[in-house]
Amino acid sequence: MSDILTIDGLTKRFEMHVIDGREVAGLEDVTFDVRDGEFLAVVGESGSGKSSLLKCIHRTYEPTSGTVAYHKGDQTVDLATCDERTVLALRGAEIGYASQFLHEIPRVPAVDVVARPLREQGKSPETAREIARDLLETLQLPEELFEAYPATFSGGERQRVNLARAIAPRPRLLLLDEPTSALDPETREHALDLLESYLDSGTTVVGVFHNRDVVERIADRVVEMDDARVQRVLDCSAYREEVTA
Ligand SMILES: Nc1ncnc2c1ncn2[C@@H]1O[C@H](COP(=O)(O)OP(=O)(O)OP(=O)(O)O)[C@@H](O)[C@H]1O
Repeated sequence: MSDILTIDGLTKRFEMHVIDGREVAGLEDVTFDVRDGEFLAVVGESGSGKSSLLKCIHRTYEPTSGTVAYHKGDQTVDLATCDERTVLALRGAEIGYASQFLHEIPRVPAVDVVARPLREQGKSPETAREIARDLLETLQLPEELFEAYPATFSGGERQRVNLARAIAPRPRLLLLDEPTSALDPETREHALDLLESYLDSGTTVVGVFHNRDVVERIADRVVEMDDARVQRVLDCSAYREEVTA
């Protein structure tokens, strides 16, 4: 299997002006590969750097140093240093990201929040809305909420809209930060089934999860983080053995 990402020496430090310019380590010298088509789960204690890792790959955060080589065919782009225009083009077409919480767009109904990235891909309004409705239905959002504004939704309802929006354009690389944390067990199962079907069609997922059952169920490999560093990269079988031991 080839790699979609080669992450090497990735470091992110935050300068904290409110504490006399002291630096806080978000990531320190993080190195690992992501294989094409795999589901890679990122686990670790709170504050260990999981979200910072996803944000550096997505370039929401500009890394302090290191490389994030994104491979496609014989082309490679360093997401850590490439220009903004390249980042934006890749985000639109190939790299999706769902943060833990939906930052909803005011006065846009849920179905249009999900349809928007599909419209940006050039799909007609009807097709985009149809795909959006299908996804929201699969994620069991009550149909009467499809045309409502997510601002009034519960945490779990918003999370479904957020996940649907990220996966709708079928990105080649999907970055998910705790995408199922607010879902009840049944809805979570539907969300995981949906993610699995995306994996089958070739999407690579790097996802942060706290829930061990979810990791056991869906991950091919697990990156364990601690104190801004990668401690280990485990195959799912080794992870399962440790969890059940
Ligand atoms: N924008 C920021 N400014 C300053 N410090 C930050 C920022 N983002 C993250 N950090 C710091 O970087 C470290 C790693 O944070 P990060 O959010 O990546 O951890 P995490 O493993 O995702 O935690 P959690 O599981 O609680 O979401 C923490 O010490 C955090 O305070």
